Amino acid sequence: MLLSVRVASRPSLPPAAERRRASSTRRVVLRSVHTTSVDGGAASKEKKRRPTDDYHATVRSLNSRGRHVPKKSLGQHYMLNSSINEELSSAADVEEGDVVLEIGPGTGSLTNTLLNSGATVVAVEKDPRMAALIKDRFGCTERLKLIQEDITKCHIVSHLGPLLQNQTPEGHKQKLAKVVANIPFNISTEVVKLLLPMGNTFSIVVLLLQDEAAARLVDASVETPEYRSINIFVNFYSDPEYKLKVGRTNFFPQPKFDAAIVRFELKQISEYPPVASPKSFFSLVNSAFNGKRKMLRKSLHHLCSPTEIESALDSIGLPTTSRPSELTLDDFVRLHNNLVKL
Ligand SMILES: C[S@@+](CC[C@H](N)C(=O)[O-])C[C@H]1O[C@@H](n2cnc3c(N)ncnc32)[C@H](O)[C@@H]1O
Repeated sequence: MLLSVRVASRPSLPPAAERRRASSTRRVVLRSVHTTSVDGGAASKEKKRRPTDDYHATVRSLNSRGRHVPKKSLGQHYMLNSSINEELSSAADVEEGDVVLEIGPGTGSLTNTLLNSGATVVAVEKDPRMAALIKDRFGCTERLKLIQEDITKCHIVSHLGPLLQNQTPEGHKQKLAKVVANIPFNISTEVVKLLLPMGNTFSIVVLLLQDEAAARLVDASVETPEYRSINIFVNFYSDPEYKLKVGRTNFFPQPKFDAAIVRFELKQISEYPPVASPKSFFSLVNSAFNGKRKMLRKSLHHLCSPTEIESALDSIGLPTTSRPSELTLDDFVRLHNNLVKL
């Protein structure tokens, strides 16, 4: 079932009277979160749970240090509804002692929820103004590591590695981190491609994505117009699940599209489909989908001769006239493995 949580729309930073009206028209489903204690020595110092952010807190944050006009180029649509932050956190089963990567903390409303859940948060923020805001807000919090960087250029593992080692009792298998983030829509494909192959670092990735893109990533299946190479990629590296639709009125400023929470449970390397090299596998898949309507014997002719492709298709029980949109992940794996034997 899809749930939509709605709040009144806000085209721009509103005057106080309008803000009051907005908050009274909001329909908010609040869940209780139990968190208090934190890691090791820091625990006793940080027992207090911070109040969750609401519409007012977000607008107040943006107005602090002068007015922060949200930047379109950075996809800055801030969350106004703390219940959505709770949904994001619980979709990743965040619990005390977890190490969580948050991409784009912005005003810190989701950061706050994650810290309240007892997690240690590594927050990567590209905008120096928002990084400064986070520093002001959580300055003395030991469980927050703020990195002012572009996530697409960030060496994530070097920041998370030492924290994961600290969280893992000696003699135990190293605990994996999680990702929970409300990311800019314009970098979502890049972020998905960056994170999903990181099954040796992350166990669960929960992202707030544009709703249509979320549905395409999770639901697109063979022989539908939405079926693309990214679906093969997503299913190769993870088990994706569409969790919850989030109406656009939950953000400030309001984006043009609704959003959705998607959970990706990452596969461990040993669980990947058996291909000799993921690089050569995805090179084949991408070439196949570049000529989406073409038969594979044509679109893959730069890799093998049409006769070799026809015979590989035939030997795995597929018609020699197959097109990429007719092949499942498993079919592509068998086709690839058959062709690399040649
Ligand atoms: C959609 S807003 C979400 C803000 C906040 N997490 C919230 O839920 O209100 C996206 C955030 O990502 C930051 N951002 C944009 N591009 C980024 C990048 N390449 N790397 C890291 N942060 C980025 C923006 O500055 C902004 O703070």
